[in-house]
Amino acid sequence: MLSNTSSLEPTAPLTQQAFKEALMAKGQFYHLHHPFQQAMAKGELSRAQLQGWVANRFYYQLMIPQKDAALLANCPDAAVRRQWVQRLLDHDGDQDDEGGIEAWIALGQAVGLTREELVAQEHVLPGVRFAVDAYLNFVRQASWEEAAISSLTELFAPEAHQSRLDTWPTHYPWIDEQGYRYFRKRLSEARRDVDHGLEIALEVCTTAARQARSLEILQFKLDVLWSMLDAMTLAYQLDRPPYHTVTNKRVYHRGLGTRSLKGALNEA
Ligand SMILES: O=C(O)c1cc(C(=O)O)c2c(n1)C(=O)C(=O)c1cc(C(=O)O)[nH]c1-2
Repeated sequence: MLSNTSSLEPTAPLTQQAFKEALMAKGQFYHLHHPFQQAMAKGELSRAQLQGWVANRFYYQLMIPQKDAALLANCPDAAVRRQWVQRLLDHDGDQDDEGGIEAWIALGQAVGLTREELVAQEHVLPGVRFAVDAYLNFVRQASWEEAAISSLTELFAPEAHQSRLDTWPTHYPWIDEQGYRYFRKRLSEARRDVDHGLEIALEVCTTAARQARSLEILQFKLDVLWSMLDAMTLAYQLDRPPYHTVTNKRVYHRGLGTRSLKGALNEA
């Protein structure tokens, strides 16, 4: 029954300040609070578990610039593109900067992985791949504004990077100092990115419906990050990697992206 007409009246939007606070409140679900990252910060991870995290997170690092390129492709506003393109360079590098992907490889080497095994993606668990791909596919299909909002988990990332810089040298003294380049680099980059991302969110989300949608998008992104760590927990903490009942070999696929398809076709 639609007798209660008040339910048909549009809800008033939150003020900009209240909306910003609602976005910030989502920080309670950030992956910093996942048991895997909590164990990491307490120094409870073994070398193999830490290597597993670095190797799996590398897939996220690889997809971030592809995700940003997809956003750029969907954005008709040159002024936004001019600012956003910096994110691509942050990860891919340019003449003056090695870039985040290269810095993450240095982190991998600092924890005892080789460049080759990182690049081959041989450790990337299917659950991690699916979660990261869901993010990339969302951005490909969403409007550029929605895509920008999905990057807002970065609001909470500097705390995660800082926590690693603060706790790892004490707990994991065997990690080479060169490994910390990535986290240091991201501290300032992430702060700049969220200023821009927030600016877009506040400008676009002027109705209650848009604000509600944004909070859903942010939750989706939090789910991506949390699910990645769930997959790592199963594999590295609970010793239940995929197919563990059948084999102790890594039989899972290495990604069915177009690049590997082209590679396979070229070989034929
Ligand atoms: O280590 C972390 O906890 C963490 C989290 C996130 C995030 O919240 O998505 C990013 C990063 N790091 C990061 O380094 C990074 O470059 C980055 C880009 C993005 C994005 O969604 O565009 N998130 C993140």
